[in-house]
Amino acid sequence: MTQQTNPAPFLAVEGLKKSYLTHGGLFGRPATKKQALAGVSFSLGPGLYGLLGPNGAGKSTLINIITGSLKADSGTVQWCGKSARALDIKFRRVLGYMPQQQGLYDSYTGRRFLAYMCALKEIPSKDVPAQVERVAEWVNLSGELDKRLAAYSGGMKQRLLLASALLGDPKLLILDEPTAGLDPKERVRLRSLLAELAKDRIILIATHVVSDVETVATEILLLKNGKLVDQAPVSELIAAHAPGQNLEAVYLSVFGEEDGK
Ligand SMILES: Nc1ncnc2c1ncn2[C@@H]1O[C@H](COP(=O)(O)OP(=O)(O)OP(=O)(O)O)[C@@H](O)[C@H]1O
Repeated sequence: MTQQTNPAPFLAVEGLKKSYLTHGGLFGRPATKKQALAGVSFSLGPGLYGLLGPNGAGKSTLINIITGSLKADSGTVQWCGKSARALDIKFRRVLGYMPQQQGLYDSYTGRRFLAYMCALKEIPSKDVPAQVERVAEWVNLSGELDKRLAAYSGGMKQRLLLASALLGDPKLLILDEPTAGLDPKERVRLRSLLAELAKDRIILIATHVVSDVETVATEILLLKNGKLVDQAPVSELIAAHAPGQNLEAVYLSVFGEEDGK
């Protein structure tokens, strides 16, 4: 009999397409469609990945489809060889997601907020106190957990949202602009934490801030007008698109003044 082992985390996206109806055909005018994703395919193993693209490139659409909050017109998302949709709650348990913006209840303390998020993630109540302490330690908020969120700075709120995404030890972590509002010291700290966490999980970071991913990314995915134009380690992208320069120069060379909106 073959022995069962835990497979390495593996995310495969195949042929994702998504269009939005932009005008509703009012007064007999035909509805127009905006294609946000035009057939996107890639696969990711353990590591840290930067998803770079200008405004309107399709990053949020792609993330929303992977996290299951938006349905693709066609294409598939697979986790370790199985359809994410079919896995349903099993997939949601391996997924940690930090959205760009999220309302926080100012009257909650950090501890209460994280306990509430544990309940939403159906983490058994006996595990909640230890989970809360662990993720708070990761983001350097252990000493602030009993303060009300009204007293948190923007950077502390951002770190709390990251802590919340880390509850349940997800093997797939998706972060949308995670360093927004962080000061330079916090950015550096977050970068090294994510690099450490990426050793045995997949971390996908959508960002405009090239320096957030330049030194720590396993690979960068470049998204332009709903199409994946390249996926490669930083050094290969530099060699291909901006020899002798840096990732910022790659970004400018590939996207120029592009704004897909
Ligand atoms: N709900 C919607 N209805 C109509 N069009 C939409 C909708 N959401 C996104 N779009 C359009 O789809 C395209 C991709 O948008 P998306 O938000 O995925 O890009 P993005 O790369 O995340 O941009 P940003 O960096 O500004 O967040 C854009 O042209 C956008 O205007």
